[in-house]
Amino acid sequence: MTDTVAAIREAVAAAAPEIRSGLPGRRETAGTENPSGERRLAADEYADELLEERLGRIDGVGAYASEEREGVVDTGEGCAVAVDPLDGSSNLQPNNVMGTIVGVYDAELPASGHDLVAAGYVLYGPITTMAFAREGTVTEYLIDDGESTVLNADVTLPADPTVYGFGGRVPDWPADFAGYVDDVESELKLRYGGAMIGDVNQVLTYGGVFAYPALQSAPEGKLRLQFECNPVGYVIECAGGRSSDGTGSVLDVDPTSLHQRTPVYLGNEALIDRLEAALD
Ligand SMILES: O=P(O)(O)OC[C@H]1O[C@](O)(COP(=O)(O)O)[C@@H](O)[C@@H]1O
Ligand SMILES: [Mg+2]
Ligand SMILES: [Mg+2]
Repeated sequence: MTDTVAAIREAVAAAAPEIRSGLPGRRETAGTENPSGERRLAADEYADELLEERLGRIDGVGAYASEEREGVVDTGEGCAVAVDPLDGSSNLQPNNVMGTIVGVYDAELPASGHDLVAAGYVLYGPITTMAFAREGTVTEYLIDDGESTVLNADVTLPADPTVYGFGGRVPDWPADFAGYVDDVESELKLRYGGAMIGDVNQVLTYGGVFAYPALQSAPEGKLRLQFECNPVGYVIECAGGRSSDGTGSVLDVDPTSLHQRTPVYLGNEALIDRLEAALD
């Protein structure tokens, strides 16, 4: 498993510059919808196909699933990888940040967050970086010129948090969540860019809280458990923070279907504790 996890990390890092360089010509819609009913861009399809090919051929990877396809692809014997090939792809038109998320589950999908053996993400910002968590440690890499270089071998959330970013329209926030926002916005600075990975990486860097909350119109929120919430929750927990679905760790959420959504709250422990108390 150790070698398989290393091979998965290396394959995602190796695919990142290709995904990035494939973006300029793929900003138009593909004319299709993903299983969550969202419009796909040509770039979403491109990144999904590239990652299926690269991850599916690794010895020890037995299943590939992604936000962009209905079912699980059988790729042999071994662990299951669940991928959000391009996170925040609506940021491609305005040329803003995006990411790629990967979760490595030692179980059949849909799986519990407790079945994750590793998870990580690539951030396509002004530079390309990767955060990868395994065995309780998060490592940050710079991906440049086809090479991964370790920037920080033990990433932890800063103790003194400074930023927050919350998704969903403000009038759609439930009253208890809106009350929590009133509370934290007097202490923290708003940083919201509309790509989970960009917003979460600010929290990982500066400390704070990210949420895509339960909405009045969508009690399950927007983000997907297998492809987004579990893997990113795992990274944040390995970095010393907390994840929550509003009641407890997002890793505790019962997996019921591949594309299920869940509210998600991520960040410094004290801020998530306060959030859960506010939602009680
Ligand atoms: O546009 P909104 O409602 O703020 O939603 C933004 C959220 O949706 C997402 O873009 C969904 O991810 P995808 O782009 O992978 O579908 C998240 O990255 C982000 O946190
Ligand atoms: Mg996403
Ligand atoms: Mg996506």
